Amino acid sequence: RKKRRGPPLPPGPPPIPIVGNVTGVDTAYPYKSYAKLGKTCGDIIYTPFFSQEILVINSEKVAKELLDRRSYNYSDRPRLRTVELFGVDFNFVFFPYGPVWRQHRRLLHQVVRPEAALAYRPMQMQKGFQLIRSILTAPQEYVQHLQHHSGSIIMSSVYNYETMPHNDPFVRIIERAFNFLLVELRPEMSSVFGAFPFLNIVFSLPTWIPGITLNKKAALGREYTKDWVEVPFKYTEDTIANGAATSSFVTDSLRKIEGKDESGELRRAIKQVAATAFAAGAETTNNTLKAFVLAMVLYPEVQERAQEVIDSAVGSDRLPTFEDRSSMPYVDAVLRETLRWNPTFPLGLPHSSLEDDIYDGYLIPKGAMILPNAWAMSHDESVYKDSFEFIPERFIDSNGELTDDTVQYVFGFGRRICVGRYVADASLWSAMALMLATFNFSKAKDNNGKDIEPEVKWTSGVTTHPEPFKLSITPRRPGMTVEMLDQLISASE
Ligand code: HEM
Repeated sequence: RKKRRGPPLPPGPPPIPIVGNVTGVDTAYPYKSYAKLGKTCGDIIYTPFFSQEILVINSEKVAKELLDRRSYNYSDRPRLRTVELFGVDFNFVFFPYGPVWRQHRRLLHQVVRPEAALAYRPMQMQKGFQLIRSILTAPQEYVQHLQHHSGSIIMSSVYNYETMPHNDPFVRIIERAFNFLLVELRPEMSSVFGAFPFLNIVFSLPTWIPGITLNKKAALGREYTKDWVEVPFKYTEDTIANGAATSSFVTDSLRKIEGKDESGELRRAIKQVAATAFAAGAETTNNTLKAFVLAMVLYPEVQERAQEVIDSAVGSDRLPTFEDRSSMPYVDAVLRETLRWNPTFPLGLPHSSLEDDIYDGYLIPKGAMILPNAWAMSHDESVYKDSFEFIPERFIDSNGELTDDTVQYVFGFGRRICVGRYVADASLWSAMALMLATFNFSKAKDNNGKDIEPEVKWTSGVTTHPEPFKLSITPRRPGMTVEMLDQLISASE
């Protein structure tokens, strides 16, 4: 602990004695340990790590108090050294608070704010139809189908590019960069920095990585991320040049700046924002849908109730559409419960304080990394009784209406709150409603016809999702063929 005059720092666990030996913190699921520590330390936990001071906020109330109400002081991000090292510094998720961040965020906000996001709905429905068609054709490949669904919504809205279901060349380029950044570099570091996933990228500590030279890795990383930013963008520019482009974030934004961008700065910003949207939007949506599928397998009574609600609102001649949404609050309750049950960013994304601040008699030091523990908020038993259980009913009030709790904290806080949350909401809702209308997700059976209990394991890291598990996906209508499904789809368009 740094010695300071003035108000005390918030309480926290004993300082870390040896790197890699973080006392009492579960390195795979640190957010659970912080939630537990919160029971003795309170809603704010202070824990320094080398020169980096870290604060974990365990309650929504405190997170709102600081990150929302005092957002002028808490909208910065910690400097993440490897972001630059690996060429990810195009991504405004990591930008410091300031005019360039504001410019990039605005560019995206214009096309994903609530009214503008409505324009994507027909496309989101089409992607949902494609998803259930693919699941019907090859149910055992549901993981790939979900991944394709989430990625293709972003590629379509951002680049006006239609991804191929398998081995799409652009998706391959982006995934290569992603896997490199998230997977390849993680394991070597996670044993050391597991307690704080974000420190993996704060401290690049080259000599810690055995058997590789960081410079080579960094050069490769930069090459991969350059392709990710450049290649899909060039595709859209070419389609504009050929007169073949229709509306998308890149097409519309480039048209707006025609003749007004002598320095090329705006073009570069558009290119970078496009790549950012994919990075931020595809994996998150996909993770949430994987959690939904797991919940449906583990909680058949929830699935049944949601299906009954859909059947009675929609009938049997067509599939649910956004027009049905308000008459099926239970489906929204399932969506909220999925977001709550295991938030895909369990520790949110880190904010950083610009100046010293005092809260509840404690000093919040300048430059501290602030982690809103969304998992702790979503497992606060005083708000969510039996929080480990999947109970959508908790979001339905006594009049059968949705409650006011929109679990917004899973999308973060303040000026940095997820800019894509309205797009995410519609992508999730349409996919969930269509899957519920069409399939039963249930436990796989062994050779004796007995249920196989799914092995439930949530991945560790900055984001979380359930690892693939065995399940059975069967059409709700016996003998459903692709032709029959296509008829239902046409009746719903
Ligand atoms: C289920 C889906 C999603 C979840 C749970 C989610 C969650 C989050 C969270 C927790 C943050 C950090 C907020 C903070 O710093 O307090 C964030 C930031 C962000 N999200 Fe999302 N997100 C989702 C989907 C999307 C989509 C679809 C897009 C794009 C279309 C998107 C774009 C972004 C961007 C650009 C940021 C950075 C904002 C900034 O730093 O100013 N997200 N998201």
